[in-house]
Amino acid sequence: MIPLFHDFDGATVIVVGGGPVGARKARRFAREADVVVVAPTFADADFGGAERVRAEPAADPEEATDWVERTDPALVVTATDDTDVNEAFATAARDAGTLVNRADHAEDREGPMDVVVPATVREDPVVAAVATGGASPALSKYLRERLEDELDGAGAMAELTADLREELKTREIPADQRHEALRAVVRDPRVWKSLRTGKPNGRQAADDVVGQVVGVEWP
Ligand SMILES: C[C@@]1(CC(=O)O)c2cc3[nH]c(cc4nc(cc5[nH]c(cc(n2)[C@H]1CCC(=O)O)[C@@](C)(CC(=O)O)[C@@H]5CCC(=O)O)C(CC(=O)O)=C4CCC(=O)O)c(CCC(=O)O)c3CC(=O)O
Ligand SMILES: NC(=O)C1=CN([C@@H]2O[C@H](COP(=O)(O)OP(=O)(O)OC[C@H]3O[C@@H](n4cnc5c(N)ncnc54)[C@H](O)[C@@H]3O)[C@@H](O)[C@H]2O)C=CC1
Repeated sequence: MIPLFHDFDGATVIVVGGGPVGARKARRFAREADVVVVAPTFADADFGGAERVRAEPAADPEEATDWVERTDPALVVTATDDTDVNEAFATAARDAGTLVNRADHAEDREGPMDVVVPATVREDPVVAAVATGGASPALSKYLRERLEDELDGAGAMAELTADLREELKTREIPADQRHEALRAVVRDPRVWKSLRTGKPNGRQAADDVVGQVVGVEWP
């Protein structure tokens, strides 16, 4: 499988099933999308502010198609405990050319519209995702926990180097020197240490590195 990043801003996501798994998926997508959770009963869980629709669709592709046509989602997540219902929604979504996430199913994906939700570490704007091709979700979760420490400060590093990148372009520093300077900053232990401890001198440490590479007074 090849990871891609989707922007769900302004899109609708349907989650079928209101158990703990449906709630986890709803929380996940509600940070960007308008999420609709369809189920006859809802677990006492956080659904991330998603809209809950109390209904019990039958295991019938036509009924599932009605739901998909009415809500026009970018993604359908199947998370009921009834395989036939999940199957009906997966079929309806595929027929509509919509992405499907089978939460109840780890094998036999049916082409590129069948997507897996990875374990995710977010240090905005940095995002890291781990998956195991469905083999071991518990391992994805464990590796995600380990990556959380590793990525500490990465969001601030992304912002700092985005600013430097713009400034290096504005100052018309030649592209090879600009690239070298940015590579040096993202590898510099002093810059990382400042960003991780929240000290304000991260920018100063980065400026020292850039100055050494570009050989002019910086900034
Ligand atoms: C295929 C996939 C489809 C999808 O949902 O996209 C899928 C399917 C299934 N998961 C099952 C079980 C568990 N899932 C978790 C946890 C997570 N599962 C997630 C993703 C995925 N799960 C996709 C593959 C990802 C990959 O490739 O690794 C994560 C990463 C993302 C998320 O869901 O948000 C999230 C961790 C988030 C985090 O914390 O970072 C735990 C751990 C726990 O609960 O502590 C367990 C119990 C332990 C175990 O089984 O490993 C079962 C069996 C159900 C049963 O036995 O009844 C199925 C169905 C089957 O296997 O048939
Ligand atoms: N992807 C993942 O990370 C995981 C996936 N699973 C799978 O996900 C499924 C759901 O897990 P849980 O939330 O723990 O199950 P659960 O049994 O707690 O919840 C099932 C939900 O589906 C709803 N439901 C039942 N029939 C329905 C219908 N016709 N239409 C709409 N909703 C309906 C129920 O009302 C309930 O809200 C499990 O069957 C399992 O296969 C389980 C654990 C982790």
